[in-house]
Amino acid sequence: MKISTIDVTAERPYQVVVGTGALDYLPQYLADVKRIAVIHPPVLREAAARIGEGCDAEVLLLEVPTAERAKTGEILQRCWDTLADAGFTRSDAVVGLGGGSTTDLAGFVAATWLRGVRYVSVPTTMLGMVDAAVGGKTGINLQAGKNLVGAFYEPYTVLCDLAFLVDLPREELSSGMAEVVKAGFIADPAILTIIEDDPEQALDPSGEVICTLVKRAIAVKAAVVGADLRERTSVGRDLGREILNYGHTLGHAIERHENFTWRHGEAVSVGMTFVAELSRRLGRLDVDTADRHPRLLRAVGLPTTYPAEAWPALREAMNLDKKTRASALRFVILDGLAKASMLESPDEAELEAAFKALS
Ligand SMILES: NC(=O)c1ccc[n+]([C@@H]2O[C@H](COP(=O)([O-])OP(=O)(O)OC[C@H]3O[C@@H](n4cnc5c(N)ncnc54)[C@H](O)[C@@H]3O)[C@@H](O)[C@H]2O)c1
Ligand SMILES: O=C(O)C(=O)C[C@@H](O)[C@H](O)[C@H](O)COP(=O)(O)O
Ligand SMILES: [Zn+2]
Repeated sequence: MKISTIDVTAERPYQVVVGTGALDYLPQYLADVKRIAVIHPPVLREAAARIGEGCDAEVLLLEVPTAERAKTGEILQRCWDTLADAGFTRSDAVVGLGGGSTTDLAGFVAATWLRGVRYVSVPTTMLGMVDAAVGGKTGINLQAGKNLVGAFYEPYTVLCDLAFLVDLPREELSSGMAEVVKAGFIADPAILTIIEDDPEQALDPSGEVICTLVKRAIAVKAAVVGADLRERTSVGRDLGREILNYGHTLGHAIERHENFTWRHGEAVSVGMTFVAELSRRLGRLDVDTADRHPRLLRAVGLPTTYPAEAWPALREAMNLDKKTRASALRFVILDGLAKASMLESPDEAELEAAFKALS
């Protein structure tokens, strides 16, 4: 399969390499480093052991827990201690090998160790490839909420080897599809048509369609973060990076409410369905586009409903959303396909009614 590259031109330009075999390019990005710390989850132990092949460097394997259990202060501290024991210096590099949870943590380790060492991201999930590994948001969760501690720290390169998708459980492919669908609604509606044409094909990990979807979603993300790496507050119709938070205000609150046991894409799927319904109720979005959300998301195996009783807890959790300014909630909404805008301090009754429509 052909290897493609997508340029990300933010503060320090880098390339995202996409295709089966992309991992073979790793040695060229690490040719001059002395040691490599590979941060990975248990399921990728064998792949991690092969990371140093072709590199003239000592490899330190740093296994971290599965999924969100890696994104904690305790695990972060353990990573720092391991690098300290190994005497890691600025001529060494960190590789994050895994899904978004692992690369969020690994990127933050690289950002903070000696105030910044080289970081190479090797996403191994659909969600990691299309979203988490690109754009330089790194960090961990607190019990109080999602991604509350972190840094903007750009990778040296991102290698998306599609071979990793073949063994990925179907629910994880679906979860990643939530961010692909997000990219479709906010910026590239062709993505939506491609999925609707044949949702099963879209989820085939060795097919051509998934490759097209991965590249299109990365292109959306690269363009957004290239223009606004550090997520300034939106100005008028120019939402900058905040646009990528479509569906995340409620989505992150659900993740916290579920004690970080839900997959990120599943929570974002409910969050997008909610905000589409809110946009429709406010007369901002047409019924067809609003209804297209749950239809499409369900077609790729994602949830779009949530119990009504959870509203008070979710409403409170949303206060800590990073888009909140003073006590005003702010939601990325749609005025139409690929026409996002920022809704500030929406009417509480409308919010609750939109949420209750999901139950
Ligand atoms: N930094 C960003 O811009 C950004 C963007 C989107 C999401 N995120 C974050 O990403 C995280 C979600 O990432 P995710 O969906 O990749 O989840 P994840 O990292 O938890 O991985 C999902 C599961 O797949 C397993 N896994 C990983 N690669 C595998 C493979 N090739 N084969 C089999 N199993 C594999 C993992 O061990 C885990 O159990 C969330 O914490 C979310 O907040 C960050
Ligand atoms: O890259 C971004 O910016 C995003 O908002 C992408 C989201 O998909 C992602 O989940 C991100 O981690 C959310 O960031 P947060 O700043 O709301 O925690
Ligand atoms: Zn997300």
